[in-house]
Amino acid sequence: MSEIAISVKQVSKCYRCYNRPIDRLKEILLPGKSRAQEFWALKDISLEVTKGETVGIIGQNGSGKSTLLQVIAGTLTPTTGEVYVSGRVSALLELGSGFNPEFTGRQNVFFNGQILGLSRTEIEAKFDEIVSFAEIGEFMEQPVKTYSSGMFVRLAFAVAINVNPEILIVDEALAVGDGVFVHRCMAKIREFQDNGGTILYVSHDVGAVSRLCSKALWMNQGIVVDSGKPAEVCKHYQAWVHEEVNKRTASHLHDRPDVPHSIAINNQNDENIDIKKITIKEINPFTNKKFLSFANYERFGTGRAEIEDVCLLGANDRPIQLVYPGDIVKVRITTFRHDIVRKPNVGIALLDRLRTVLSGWSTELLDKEFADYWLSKSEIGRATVEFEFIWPHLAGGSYAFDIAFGDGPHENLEMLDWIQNATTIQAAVNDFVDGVFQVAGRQIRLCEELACTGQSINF
Ligand SMILES: Nc1ncnc2c1ncn2[C@@H]1O[C@H](COP(=O)(O)OP(=O)(O)OP(=O)(O)O)[C@@H](O)[C@H]1O
Repeated sequence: MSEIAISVKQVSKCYRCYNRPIDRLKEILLPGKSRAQEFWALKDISLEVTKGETVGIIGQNGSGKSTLLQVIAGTLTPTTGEVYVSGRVSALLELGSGFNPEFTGRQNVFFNGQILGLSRTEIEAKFDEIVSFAEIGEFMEQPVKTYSSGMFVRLAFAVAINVNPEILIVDEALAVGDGVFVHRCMAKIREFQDNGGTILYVSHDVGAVSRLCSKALWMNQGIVVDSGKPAEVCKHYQAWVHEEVNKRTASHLHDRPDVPHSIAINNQNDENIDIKKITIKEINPFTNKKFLSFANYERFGTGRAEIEDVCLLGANDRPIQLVYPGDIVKVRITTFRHDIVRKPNVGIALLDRLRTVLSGWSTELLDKEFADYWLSKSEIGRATVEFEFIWPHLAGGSYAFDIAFGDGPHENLEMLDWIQNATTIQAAVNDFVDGVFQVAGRQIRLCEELACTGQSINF
C-alpha cells in the first residue's frame, strides 16, 4: 500500500472577524460576550495525499485554498479536525510569509532554513546553491522589504526547493515570477517529482494543474466540490466558471422584457454545486428541447442562440478526420438564433488532450464585417460561419475544438452556447516532433567561422 504523506481529517477553520478594531479590544477587556463574526473558510475537509503524488488545488478567489495549505503547512491551526504530515515540509506560501522584511536576503536564508529544521552548517552547505538559483545579485545583502515581488519569489523558491524537502507546498507564488524563472522553477519541480517528492500546488492556471498534477481538487466556499483526474476536475471547474458568468448575465437579462423569464430561473442554483447539473444542462429554455447531440460534449449557455452543427473540412470541402502539418482545415459552424443577438461573437479554441488551450480566436477579429453579415440575414434564424487555418506543426495525437457563441465582446460576453470538445481531430506528422510542436523555419549551422554577436552564455 502507498505510504501516506498528508492526511487531513474533517478539518474546519473558522476566522473571527471584527467590524471595528475596538470590538476586539472590548472583547479582551470585557470577556464573556463575543463581538466577533464567525467566518468558516474551511468546512469539514478530508484529504489524503500519498507519497510521490502531485495534487493541484483550483478554485475561485476566496474559496479556501490558501487556508487549507496553511493548515497543512502548520502555519495555521485548524478549528476542528486533524492534520497529519509525514516528512519535511517546505512551503512557498503567500508572498512575504516566512521572511522577515527587515532582514537581508542572506539573513533570511538562514532564518528560513532554521525554521525548516536545518542546522546552520547544513544551510551553509546549501547557501551557494540557493544564491545561484535565486540570481538576485547584490540584493542578497539588502533588506527583503526593498525587493520587488519577483525578487522575493526568486529567493523564497530557491530556499524552499534547496532545503531537501519531502513535501513541497506551492501557493500560486510562481505567478509573479518572470518567464525564464518560472521555466527554471518548473524544471526543478519536475526533478523533485522524479525523485519521489510530494507536492501540493495551488494555481488558477488549469492548464498547469492538468499537466503537472496526478490528482486535482476543486474547492469552493470552503468545501471540496470535486476531486480526481486533473483533466476531468479542471473541465468541471471551467464549465462552472462559465456557468457563473452566465448567471451574472442572466440576472441582467432578467430586467429585459424581450428575454423570456425562464433563463433567469434556470440559473438560480446558488448554494450547493451539483456537477451533473452544471455539466449536462441539456434543455434549451427557448425551445424546451434537448440541444443537438454531439459526441463527448458538455455545453452551457443562455440558449438564446445555439450552435447547431460543427464540421471539419479540408481544402476541397470534404470532411476530414486526420490532418498533417500544412493541411488546410476549415471549421464550419452553423448557428441558430431564437432571439436577437446584438453583437454576435463566434469563437473556437484548439486544445490538446490535457485541455491546454493551444490557440483561440473569434469573429470579434472581424468585428463589424461579421455583425453586418449577421444583420443582413434575418435577425432570427440560421447563419453559418467558417474558420479556416493551416494546421500547425503539432505533435501527433488527438486534439479537440471548443466552440462558443456569445453576444458581446470578449470581456463582457453573454455565453449563448458553449460546447466543450465539440469536435475532435487526429493529427499525424511526417517527422518526429520532440515536445508539443516543431518550431517553424528551423536551421542549424556549424559556427566555427561565425563569431557570436550579442549576449552569449558560457556553459
Ligand atoms: N485572517 C483572516 N481573517 C478573516 N478571514 C480570512 C482570513 N484569511 C482568509 N480569510 C477569508 O477566508 C476565505 C478563504 O481565503 P483563502 O485565502 O484561503 O482563499 P483562496 O482560495 O486561497 O483565495 P485566493 O485564490 O484569492 O488566494 C476568504 O473569504 C477570505 O476572505
